Amino acid sequence: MLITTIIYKHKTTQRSIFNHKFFTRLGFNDVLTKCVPDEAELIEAALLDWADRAGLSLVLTTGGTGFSPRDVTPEATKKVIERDAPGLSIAMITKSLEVTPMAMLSRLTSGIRRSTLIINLPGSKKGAEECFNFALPSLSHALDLISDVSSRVDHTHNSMQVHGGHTCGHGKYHSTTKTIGRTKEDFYPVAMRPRQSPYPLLSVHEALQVVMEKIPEQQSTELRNLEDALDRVLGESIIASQPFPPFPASIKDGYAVISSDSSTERDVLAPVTAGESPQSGQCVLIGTVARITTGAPLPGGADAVVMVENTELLASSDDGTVEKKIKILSNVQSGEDVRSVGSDIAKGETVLERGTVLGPSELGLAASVGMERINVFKTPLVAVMSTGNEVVDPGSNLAPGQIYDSNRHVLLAAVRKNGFKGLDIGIAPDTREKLVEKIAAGLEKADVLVTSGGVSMGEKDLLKPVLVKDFSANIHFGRVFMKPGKPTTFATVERNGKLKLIFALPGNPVSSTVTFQLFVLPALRKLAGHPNPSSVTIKAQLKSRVSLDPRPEYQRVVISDWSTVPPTVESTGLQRSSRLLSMRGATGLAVLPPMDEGGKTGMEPGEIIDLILM
Ligand SMILES: Nc1nc2c(c(=O)[nH]1)N[C@H]1C(S)=C(S)[C@@H](COP(=O)(O)OP(=O)(O)OC[C@H]3O[C@@H](n4cnc5c(N)ncnc54)[C@H](O)[C@@H]3O)O[C@H]1N2
Ligand code: MOO
Ligand SMILES: [Mg+2]
Repeated sequence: MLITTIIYKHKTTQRSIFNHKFFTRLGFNDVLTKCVPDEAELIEAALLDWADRAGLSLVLTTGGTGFSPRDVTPEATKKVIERDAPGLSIAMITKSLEVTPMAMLSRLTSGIRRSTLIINLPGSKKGAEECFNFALPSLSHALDLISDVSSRVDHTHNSMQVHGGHTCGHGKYHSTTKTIGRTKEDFYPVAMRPRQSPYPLLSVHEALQVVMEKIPEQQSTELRNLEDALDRVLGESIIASQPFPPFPASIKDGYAVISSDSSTERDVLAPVTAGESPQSGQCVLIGTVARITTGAPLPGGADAVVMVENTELLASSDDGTVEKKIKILSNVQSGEDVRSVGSDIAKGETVLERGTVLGPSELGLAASVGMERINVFKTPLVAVMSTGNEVVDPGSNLAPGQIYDSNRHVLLAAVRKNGFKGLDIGIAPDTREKLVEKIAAGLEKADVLVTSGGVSMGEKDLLKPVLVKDFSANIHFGRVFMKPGKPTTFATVERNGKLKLIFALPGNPVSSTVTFQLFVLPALRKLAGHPNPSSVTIKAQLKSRVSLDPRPEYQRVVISDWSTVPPTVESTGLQRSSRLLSMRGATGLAVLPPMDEGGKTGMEPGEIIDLILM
């Protein structure tokens, strides 16, 4: 892509920012400059030449935009452009007004001629630089639209779809040569980074909603043996194909009897024990009973069972080993101590609904209706990666400036503890090349990629630009109004025909742990088919006063007293996002409102808060 600057009158401007090196660093592959006298015809001719003959993508003019009679650049520009682009001029003038009221005397004009974007900038070095910076965040997308690069346009639109329509803001410039291994200056020079994050601040609720909406309702299932299905979620309802019990069964050890039989003495027939079927043709008749054990099938003729404790032995065999006659001591009701066919589980009854979490009893139920293998939702594979030049594996010697990587261990353990599969993809230093390599490896295998670090405003915080530029990822949000965890980022990317989720969590150890709990876990649960993927929240009361932060805060607490209603929670101490000790032993996250709500600066002992259980 070629860019042109018409340097009008002021050579100093050219020396400041409009030089070849500056634009090639932004990814433009050539730059032309020209000085034109302040004659409207000459300016118009130069614009036409570069737009129509040379087919340049972007023409910037500097100077000639004020009120003096010789300021004719806007007039020349208006003659050339086919379509007005007033938004660019309005943005530049509005933002300039914050710097100087003189900006109201600016007549900057912007517009499109065929596939060329023409933008007027002021003549002063400072003004031109400032205005160019104001236009910069939208420039890449504007050029994509003008040149109809549909894939990039779609991508940017997707990135903008979250609340407020901000662009990804990293000034994504077209580059024909791939530059690898540099810092954020790959994306834009550090001096030109946005001084405010271009990502809108979403509330935790909004951000969670965005995450959950991206996860399809239907997940794939797989067949598992019962012993491999613990804690999985059932993918298909289980219906009893047989009644249970399949035969009328005794509930007691005793005698199968006819309830209406009033004989005082009964002859004892051959026994029926569990696991046997009654001897063929054996039938209980008036004046007889059959010995029976718990769980054994009731012999024909009998309609009730009398437990052995309610009988008296009247006669036994000559050697005294076999019962011959008994007397029944209790009143007997029909059906007493008998489980009728299907009385525990009827044939055709749904014993387990799709979406049931399979605990021990649920697995037992599946077994009781004869299932050997059952359909369960697949468990997502979660790749976990740390980023940062400073982080090294525990066990290595620390060089100056280095620290041990704790995030990867927390996150992998949290993934596995909650029943999901974790894939350790190690540490990526803060270079574009290494990040691309590791992220690609993670996305290749895993359904979900969780990274920590590199998502805030620093020059080495490369995650967002790498995701956008190298993976065409859609960043759905890049900031959340919460403490800790403000730069939490969520993106999706298509890989091998599947939608992969990317959670780029903040590097501070507490921030990544808390945001994993709030955003990643519910997402993983939904992916694994859980019907209620949200975290469990209960009410609790504060033991001590807490100060409120301007952001809603998720304070780590322990339940110090279960006997109060609701239970009482106590802070785990200093809540700084780097202090992992504040997570030690924490039973939950106390959700504290932001400070400015109702002018409150703190909450008092006994006040009620929501507590997210961990
Ligand atoms: N100018 C601004 N600076 C910062 C902002 C801001 O809004 N404007 N936000 C702050 C907040 S809030 C957070 S949280 C952090 C998030 O930073 P990053 O996600 O970019 O993470 P890093 O810069 O890479 O690291 C931050 C911190 O965490 C340590 N870290 C990183 N990885 C690990 C690991 N695997 N194990 C242990 N510790 C780790 C790292 O050494 C840093 O100390 O940004 C603020 N800045
Ligand atoms: O939000 Mo950051 O996570 O405060 O430290
Ligand atoms: Mg950072």
